[in-house]
Amino acid sequence: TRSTRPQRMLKAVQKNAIRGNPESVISAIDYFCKHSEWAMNVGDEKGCILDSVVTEVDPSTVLELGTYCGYSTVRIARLLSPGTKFITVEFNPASAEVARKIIAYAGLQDKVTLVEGASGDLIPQIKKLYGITTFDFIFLDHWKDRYLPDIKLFEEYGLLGKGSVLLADNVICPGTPEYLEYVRNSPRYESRYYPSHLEYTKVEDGLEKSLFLG
Ligand SMILES: O=C(NC/C=C/[C@H]1O[C@@H](n2ccc(=O)cc2)[C@H](O)[C@@H]1O)c1cc([N+](=O)[O-])cc(O)c1O
Ligand SMILES: [Mg+2]
Repeated sequence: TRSTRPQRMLKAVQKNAIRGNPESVISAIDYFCKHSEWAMNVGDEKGCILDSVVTEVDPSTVLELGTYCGYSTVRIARLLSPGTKFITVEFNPASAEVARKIIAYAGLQDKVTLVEGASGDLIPQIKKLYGITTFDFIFLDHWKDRYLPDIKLFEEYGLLGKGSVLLADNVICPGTPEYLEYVRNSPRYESRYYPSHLEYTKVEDGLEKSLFLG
């Protein structure tokens, strides 16, 4: 049967990247998406903004919702200090399998815990399962209608501390209007929009960074 896009992306990484070299894995995926097949990775332009926020926060605990093929997982993991706890959540088993292989190809498998399941099911259990009290940095890049319910779960289960930073992809395209309205109007967050473009295109998109004030 025909391969899937994630499988073809993995093949491109195995063919064009250097094992153990995260930068080459990132470049190989971006090249594949620009010259072979578009895919919904955060991409190089928004990826640089992601890098700068991760570097600025220098988190001890990280959560990513929406691993997909592991592109942003590799971008984040390559910047983390040793001992950082990094959990990434993927719902689709086939995507999770590709992501595990891409993360391992980059040599970052020891820095990342990939959990298969739905964010709504997992968030209430994170403290118990992974011994995490609060997350310093959260990257939201999963189903866009889950951003708002999930940030409310973070609040409900006490997973945010004063200074926690949430970074949300696609707040313009495909768009997350209810989430934006919430973080921009809630007195509990200080939000800032980083204008950019939809990965590998000229379409407007951007990232919203929200600081939890406690
Ligand atoms: O739809 C988009 N992203 C949805 C991502 C979904 C991913 O999150 C996982 N997940 C993990 C945990 C869950 O609880 C639910 C899903 C899903 O299994 C999938 O791997 C999207 C679309 C465009 N676009 O241009 O159309 C551009 C983007 O940058 C996007 O991120
Ligand atoms: Mg996205």
